[in-house]
Amino acid sequence: MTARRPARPAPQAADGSDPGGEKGLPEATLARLPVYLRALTTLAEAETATCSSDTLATLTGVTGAKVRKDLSHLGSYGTRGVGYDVAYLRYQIAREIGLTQDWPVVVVGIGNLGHALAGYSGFRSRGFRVVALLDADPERHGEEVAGMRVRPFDDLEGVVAEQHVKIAVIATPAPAAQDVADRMVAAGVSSILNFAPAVLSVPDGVDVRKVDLSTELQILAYHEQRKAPADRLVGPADGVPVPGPGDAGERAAPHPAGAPRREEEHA
Ligand SMILES: NC(=O)c1ccc[n+]([C@@H]2O[C@H](COP(=O)([O-])OP(=O)(O)OC[C@H]3O[C@@H](n4cnc5c(N)ncnc54)[C@H](O)[C@@H]3O)[C@@H](O)[C@H]2O)c1
Repeated sequence: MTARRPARPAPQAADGSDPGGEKGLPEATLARLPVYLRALTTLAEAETATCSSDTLATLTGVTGAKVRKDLSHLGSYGTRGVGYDVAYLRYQIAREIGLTQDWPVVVVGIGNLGHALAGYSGFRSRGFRVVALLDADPERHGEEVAGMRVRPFDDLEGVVAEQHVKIAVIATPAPAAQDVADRMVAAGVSSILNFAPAVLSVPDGVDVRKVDLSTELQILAYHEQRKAPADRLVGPADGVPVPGPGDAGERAAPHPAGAPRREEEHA
């Protein structure tokens, strides 16, 4: 086990902040490169040789100005009247985000999510090769998932050393995530994709990206709420505190007087 040490909070926000600024590209640009790459792959599959920044903007939902600015960070400016060479731009982006090399990846926690991740073909097609599925539960050991046997978590150090693993995925319950991260880091992993709803502490030099689908849904809910006409505004989810006059935030009654009800409850 690694000793717990004072650690900086991990740069794990996917919010466009720039924790990796010293490494070159702005983080927000970096986050959009895979989106451009996907659009360019679609264009290449349709045998489109060149594309304008506006086409790329339409395909990715980004403004044309932002596309041009992002690509200028790669030294790619396109040709006036012609646009960008699709094949070359794909190569440039793939090289920039390290996809021209093969990345061995370990997944830890082979429950519901781990099964889905292990079977996700998009990893391999983007240069990520899952080399081991590890779990602490002996009942899972030996189970075949996506053509691989689930192995004991204690194999972590051996796998990381043998396969030169730098990137690992945590899909364990939240209470286990910090210990799993500590073991990964001690073994030599320096990038962690964390699906567990836990904030990880890691030493300098280790990057953590946190994936949280609930947060993404909450952001969509916020935008939906702003789109909705006033008469369709929904009430709070059950259990969400509703502060009232002289009330610092008690648990909400299911339908406080005057509060709009949720749409589905009219059905
Ligand atoms: N980020 C997201 O959007 C998202 C979506 C779904 C689930 N999750 C999270 O992903 C995690 C996994 O969810 P799930 O539904 O697959 O859970 P699960 O209970 O089905 O699977 C968890 C697995 O982790 C293993 N495990 C527990 N402690 C371990 C340890 N110390 N070392 C190695 N393996 C260990 C368990 O044996 C189990 O197989 C949870 O934290 C959940 O909250 C996140």
